[in-house]
Amino acid sequence: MISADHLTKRYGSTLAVDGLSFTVESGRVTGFLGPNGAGKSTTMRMMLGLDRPTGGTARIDGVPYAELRHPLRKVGALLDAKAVHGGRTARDHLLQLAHSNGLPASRVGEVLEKVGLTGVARRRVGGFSLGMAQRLGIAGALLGDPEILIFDEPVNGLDPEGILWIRTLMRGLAAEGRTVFVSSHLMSEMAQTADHLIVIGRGRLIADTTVSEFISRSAQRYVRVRSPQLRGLAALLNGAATGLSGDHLRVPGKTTEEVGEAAAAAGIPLHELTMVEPSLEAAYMELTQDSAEYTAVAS
Ligand SMILES: Nc1ncnc2c1ncn2[C@@H]1O[C@H](COP(=O)(O)OP(=O)(O)OP(=O)(O)O)[C@@H](O)[C@H]1O
Repeated sequence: MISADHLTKRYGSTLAVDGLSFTVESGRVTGFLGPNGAGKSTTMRMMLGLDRPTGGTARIDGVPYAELRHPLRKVGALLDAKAVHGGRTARDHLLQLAHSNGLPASRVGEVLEKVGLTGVARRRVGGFSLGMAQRLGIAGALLGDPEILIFDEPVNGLDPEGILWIRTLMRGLAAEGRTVFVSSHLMSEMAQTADHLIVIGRGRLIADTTVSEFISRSAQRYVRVRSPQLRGLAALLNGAATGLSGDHLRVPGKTTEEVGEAAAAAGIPLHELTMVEPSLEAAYMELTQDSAEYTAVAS
């Protein structure tokens, strides 16, 4: 489990992380979402002991990262895939990492196999594509067979095959009971990968919820209803601020049960009764629009 408790980071006049408190549970993929500059990377860096909090704490199974006895056996992380010595081969890079962390060299072959890099293990990392570098970074994260995995924007710049591979891998790691914490600024990607969402904006917590709960909170959800007696139905539901739109009514703030029962009680036949959910993107934009660091100004 990872926990943040009033976690705060200030850089000069910028409050990058502003009193964040949440926990990341094991056995599921938790998506860490927020617009650019929201404070995701800074939060992850503090979890990994790479940045010192200005206030509050980040803990791994109850202790600060710096106090872990065998950090790589507990937490594996992918922060910046390109931050690897380009002159080394993939295999040498992992051997070095294993050696300096007291891990058996036999793990190197295993993780190379797991990420599909066995065939290029003796090639220099400098010539790797972004997708290969991401795989190598993930191999490094898996080296210590850790219970907890932290991935910062792992699908950035990847092609659809690479994205699918990473998604499948993350889901598999969570299914094994591990804690998987993954950041992204892409809602649609997270919707397909994550079970749980932590959404931040301007360093503050906006939501700590499941994907479906996140959507249902959106004010853009409404009941779409068609009836041969549309005007009568509109009059009946007037209190619910209905909108007549073409051949149907839009009723925000009510469930399909409420609309259906009200119509039945008044003897009004219905030809359609549908809950229309906003797209995940729309719900996300709605919740984060005031918290983007740079918001387009309408001219
Ligand atoms: N080392 C630093 N010095 C000064 N300001 C920083 C530093 N690192 C981050 N910031 C600022 O802190 C804020 C949060 O940045 P951070 O990189 O954590 O956001 P993010 O959510 O990861 O964004 P992105 O999706 O663009 O990577 C931004 O305003 C950023 O400019």
